[in-house]
Amino acid sequence: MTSNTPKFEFISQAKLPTRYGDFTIHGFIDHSNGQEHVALSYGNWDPIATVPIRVHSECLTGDALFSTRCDCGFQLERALENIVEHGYGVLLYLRQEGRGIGLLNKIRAYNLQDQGYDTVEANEHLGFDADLRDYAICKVMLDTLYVSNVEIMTNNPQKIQALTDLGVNIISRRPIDHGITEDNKVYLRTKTTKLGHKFNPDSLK
Ligand SMILES: Nc1nc2c(ncn2[C@@H]2O[C@H](COP(=O)(O)OP(=O)(O)OP(=O)(O)O)[C@@H](O)[C@H]2O)c(=O)[nH]1
Ligand SMILES: [Zn+2]
Repeated sequence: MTSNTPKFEFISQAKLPTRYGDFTIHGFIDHSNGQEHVALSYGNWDPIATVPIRVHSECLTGDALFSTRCDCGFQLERALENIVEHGYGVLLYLRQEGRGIGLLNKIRAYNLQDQGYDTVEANEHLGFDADLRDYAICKVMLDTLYVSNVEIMTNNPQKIQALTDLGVNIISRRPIDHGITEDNKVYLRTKTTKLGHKFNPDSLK
């Protein structure tokens, strides 16, 4: 990376038909660490429109391997459905597995959770903060796609704060509390009490 190379760069885009609808996939690179991230866009919008977006952090186990230990796969599906139902929207898929600690450390953290630690304690026991994610590339992705105003699908106020600090204009929040299972209730309760996520407590009883 030379001093003139931008930290984040758009590389290419292509059609991506999916089970939910016909999206376009846009590939980006973070030159500071070589990480590759993607955005999926659906439909067309005016640059001043409020565009529904989901900022989704990679979860191999939930997104691709059908795990019910977390709610990620359910949220991913619901976000794509919501976007198609709305007629346009964007999914930013960030490759920050395990809230930024990586896949193998997430498996270590799951191992500790199998022994009784909660999701935050497990991270701390491994020497990590509870959440190491960085959302900086989101602003570049949204600018590249001519998205200036967003409705964000999330239950996580910290994500909203981080995006706001980056200059993303968040007009509204749409809750995305789908995918509560007997396997993930305790995890979701911990996210509510320790990480500030907004879940209806009745749904987690
Ligand atoms: N370290 C760690 N990461 C986890 C664990 N369970 C899920 N993850 C990761 O957490 C990330 C998703 O974060 P969540 O806290 O579920 O949700 P969020 O993206 O902050 O908030 P929402 O927008 O409301 O979904 C993904 O990268 C998952 O791989 C866990 O027990 N430990
Ligand atoms: Zn997950």
